[in-house]
Amino acid sequence: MFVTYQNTSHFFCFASCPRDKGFTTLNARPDLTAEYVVGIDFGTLSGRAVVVRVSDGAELGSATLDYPHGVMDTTLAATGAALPPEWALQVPQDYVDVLKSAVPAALAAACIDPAQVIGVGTDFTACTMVPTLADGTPLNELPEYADRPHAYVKLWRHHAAQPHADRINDLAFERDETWLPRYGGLISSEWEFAKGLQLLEEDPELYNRMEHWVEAADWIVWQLTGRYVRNACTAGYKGIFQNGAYPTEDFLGALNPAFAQFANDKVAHEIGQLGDAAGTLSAEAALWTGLPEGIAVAVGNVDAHVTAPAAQAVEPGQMVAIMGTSTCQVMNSDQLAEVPGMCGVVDGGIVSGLYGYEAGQSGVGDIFAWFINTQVPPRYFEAAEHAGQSIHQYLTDLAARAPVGAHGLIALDWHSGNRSVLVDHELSGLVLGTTLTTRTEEIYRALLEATAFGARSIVESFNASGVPVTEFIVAGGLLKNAFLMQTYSDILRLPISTIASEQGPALGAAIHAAVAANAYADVRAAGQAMGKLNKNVYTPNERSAGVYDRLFAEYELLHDYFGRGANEVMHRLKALKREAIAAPITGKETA
Ligand SMILES: Nc1ncnc2c1ncn2[C@@H]1O[C@H](COP(=O)(O)OP(=O)(O)O)[C@@H](O)[C@H]1O
Ligand SMILES: O=C(CO)[C@@H](O)[C@@H](O)COP(=O)(O)O
Repeated sequence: MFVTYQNTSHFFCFASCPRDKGFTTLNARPDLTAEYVVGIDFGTLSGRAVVVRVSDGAELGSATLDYPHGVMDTTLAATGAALPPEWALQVPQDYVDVLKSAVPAALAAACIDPAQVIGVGTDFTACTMVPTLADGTPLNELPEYADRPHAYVKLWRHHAAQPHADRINDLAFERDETWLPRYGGLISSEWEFAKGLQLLEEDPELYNRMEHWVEAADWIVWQLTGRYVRNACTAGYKGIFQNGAYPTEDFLGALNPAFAQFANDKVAHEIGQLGDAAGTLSAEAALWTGLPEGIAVAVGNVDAHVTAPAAQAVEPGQMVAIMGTSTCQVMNSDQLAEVPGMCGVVDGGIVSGLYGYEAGQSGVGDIFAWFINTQVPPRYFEAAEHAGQSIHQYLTDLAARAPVGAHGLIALDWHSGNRSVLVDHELSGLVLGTTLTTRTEEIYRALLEATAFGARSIVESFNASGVPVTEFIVAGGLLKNAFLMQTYSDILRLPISTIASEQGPALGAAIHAAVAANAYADVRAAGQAMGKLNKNVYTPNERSAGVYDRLFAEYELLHDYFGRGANEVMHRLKALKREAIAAPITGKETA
């Protein structure tokens, strides 16, 4: 279990601070009267805990735990059995391990007295689904189901339910379901209902044994408090809860008679509002975390939406892009509109009183990780190590040396499918223009640029739908890549502001904890006091932007050609891949 610490405080550490861990003590006396909150961000690859001062959002200490089982997308760890294409699973115990390790470590790094902590807030990737018994026990923890893939957590980027999403969308369009426009006209295979329908039809025994189909954002709050409370954010964006209702029994039964009661029996449950307390920290969770039993625990939230107040970006037109493994774009508006291909719009989905819009790109950092892990020759890793740089930064610096367009390449950022604006996870990646002299760093740069072109497609969809984007703010792990940020500014032709925190989502969770602990009246007020933003850190370079406009025109042609039906080759390739894997031809067959 690998936990990394960061002591960001300038406080004199008392005996409680484990000097043997190598923490340096600095001559500044701790504020013994201050109140603190803890924010815990459950990302795709790791969980991060941050200790935050209630009065001003100062971050005193943080710690990260990489999930021991990571993302299971090729084999099931418990058995070694191969998983089909497009699967992505996780082990829920990994999330509890974050509570048991990263939280105590963050408290130690902050050198505060845990008794000064008044609340804890969490945020999670979504839609990450946990099938549970009535008491919240995940099905994979039952010995009889440990070898069943459907018993495990389906991570947000589990894309094997695309055929189920297609059926949901076709039927909803045919029946003119009123909720469909709230999702840009298409429900994603990544969301609750497509995944639930896949579970029913591929493992009905598990489906029938399951009592609750729980967002991980709510499951972790359940572990902290002993109470199951659904959060209003995922209920709306991922659970098709609109105007106080889920899709009807009649609609669900038309998909599959056995699915008619899915919303009533497996999904529906008490819904808590963002910033409210879901409950208080249980005695067991207090032992895990080192936090005081009985402190407020905020209703769960999503890693993207929770970040908007942390960036002081909750006003209409301020689009916050949480850029990590994926990118989520979230933005408030006082207008309710249908934005083609958005992920969803929820009244109060980000902060109360405004319509919260979400769009997204399922693959961003994931695409760069795929390239690093499979396409980069060893000499680049050796050179990066010699230069004392991460491979990402080394490749970025190499790529940045060339003028815009010098690589002669264009790429489609669909290696993890397309979440917005096409909502199709049967699409796949593409790099066009390679020659015998194309270099590794040139392809890396084309992939960086492709994700920015994808973001521009989303921004232009909002602008064209009467929900204009007036400011672009970046949070998440990718903001550390300055060249990537400048590229986004050039391609979007917008200034890029950045959240002044390396743990934006965790800071957002901490803000919600402060509201749940009644330190602030609401999330807006808490964000104003505790959030942090660096305005207009990057501004467009006109010369680069002009060349990028020409590349974006090519991107749009490829986007529509491969993504809107002119050529279904990407769908055919994935179908062929599934057939080949299902009935492998080894060449040893007898005539
Ligand atoms: N300097 C970098 N440039 C580009 N991509 C990076 C860089 N550093 C990390 N990444 C990518 O960012 C992703 C991790 O993002 P992060 O926000 O830390 O995690 P999460 O998505 O779990 O919240 C990984 O996919 C990794 O490949
Ligand atoms: O889909 C959402 C939010 O709606 C994200 O949780 C999901 O894309 C995962 O985000 P990360 O890339 O892990 O930060």
